[in-house]
Amino acid sequence: MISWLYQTFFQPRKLLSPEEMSATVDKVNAWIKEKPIFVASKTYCPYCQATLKTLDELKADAYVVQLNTIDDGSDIQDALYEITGQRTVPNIFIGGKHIGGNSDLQELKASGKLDALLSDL
Ligand SMILES: N[C@@H](CCC(=O)N[C@@H](CS)C(=O)NCC(=O)O)C(=O)O
Repeated sequence: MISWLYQTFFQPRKLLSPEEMSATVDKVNAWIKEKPIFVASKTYCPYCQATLKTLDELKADAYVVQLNTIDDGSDIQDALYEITGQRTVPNIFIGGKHIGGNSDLQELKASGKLDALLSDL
């Protein structure tokens, strides 16, 4: 139990070498470029759930990476910070353009600009 608690909450993360970090940034940039809609998410995050619900309602097919379910999720989050200056999730890209987080997506929806962005895909 003590060992599980330590490994889950306190085990220090292995930091990436500059080369590994650069490879992760390249991987994330490829998703941004190649996926019409890319969302970095976490399964327990209510803002992420709101974003995915909105995209689903608009029948917008997103490539979703759930960072908390994969081994390199923290590295991808670091790469996203390097690329966008944003560390929080959801981190949303549409048509290669950085949208921001859920509040940014909801503002775009409310202003009618989200439909235009999606129809350009
Ligand atoms: N205003 C942001 C709030 C996003 C936010 O606070 N997300 C939390 C998760 S629910 C987060 O990223 N926390 C830092 C982390 O998980 O590393 C939005 O609308 O997207």
